[in-house]
Amino acid sequence: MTSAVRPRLLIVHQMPTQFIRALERVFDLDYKDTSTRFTHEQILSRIRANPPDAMLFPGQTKIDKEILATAGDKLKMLATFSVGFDHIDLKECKKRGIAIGYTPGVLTDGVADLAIALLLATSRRVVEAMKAVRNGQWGQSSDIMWMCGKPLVNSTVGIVGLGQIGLAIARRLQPFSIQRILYSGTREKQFDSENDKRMFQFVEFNELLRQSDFVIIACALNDQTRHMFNKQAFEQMKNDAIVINIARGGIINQEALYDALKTGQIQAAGLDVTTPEPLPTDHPLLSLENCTIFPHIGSADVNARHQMAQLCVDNLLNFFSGKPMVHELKTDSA
Ligand SMILES: O=C(O)C(=O)CO
Repeated sequence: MTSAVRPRLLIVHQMPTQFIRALERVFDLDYKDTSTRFTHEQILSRIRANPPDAMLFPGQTKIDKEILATAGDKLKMLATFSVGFDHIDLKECKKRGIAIGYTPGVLTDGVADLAIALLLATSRRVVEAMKAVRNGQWGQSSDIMWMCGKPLVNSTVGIVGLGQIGLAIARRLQPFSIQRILYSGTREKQFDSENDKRMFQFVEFNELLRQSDFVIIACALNDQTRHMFNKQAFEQMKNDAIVINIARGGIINQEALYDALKTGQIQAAGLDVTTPEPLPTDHPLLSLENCTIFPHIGSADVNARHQMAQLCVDNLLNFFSGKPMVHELKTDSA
């Protein structure tokens, strides 16, 4: 550090001690070791009380104009504990010259594993089956089709957004003997192996909807993808299609999803992400047996979270010692 004054770092979530120790060697920390989530108002008042030079926060913390204006010119850097960045007002950061560090790569496997867990839980009705055990329904039905789900074998899987995470999901699905993978997105990928060339097919979004048995949403949320899954989209899907969302809640219009699930327009949905998060416990989607909802636990595996924390620490330390961050988010396109 060139200056004797230690930069002030506001940390908005709880982290394992070793990461806090690494940060407090360099930063003057504003950190509360509590698992209680801070509200927007509480974050604002912490900023007012002690304007930070940098902030470290999870993907659930909205970094909007109000937060940035309250922090003012002192704020130089944001370290988000996430690969997604739709919670940050990028335009405002660009205007204010605030640098942003984020955590791509290290949570790919964790999110892809979770996508498979969610897909199987949804298609094989795992949550409903567990409920049946608990409430004494096990053994009550003589129907040989009781608790039957939809098989993956020979199915067509559509992946919306074949980035790192989408591809990791696709790789995990191949051993389930699926027939082919359709994908849509901004550009076609080049595959080297003959096997991949046969397996992967780049198609228009509407074509993907029409042909897929399982549709997995793995794209970023932006102006092009917001509410991409609306009434018209669900109407194009097969009636026994299953949609899985591990990306961002805003990509789905939830009213349209509710209608599609209620009326049998599609068979089922599995969501790791919703709008809002957390989803209120009286939300209509929670009343549907054919909607499996997880509390945004995509990256919640110990390795992923530790590596994300380490990346945040490294991004912060590098930035404040004048080195390039390990992963800096470019705000040029904002
Ligand atoms: O890091 C993120 O952006 C996530 O949503 C992980 O699930």
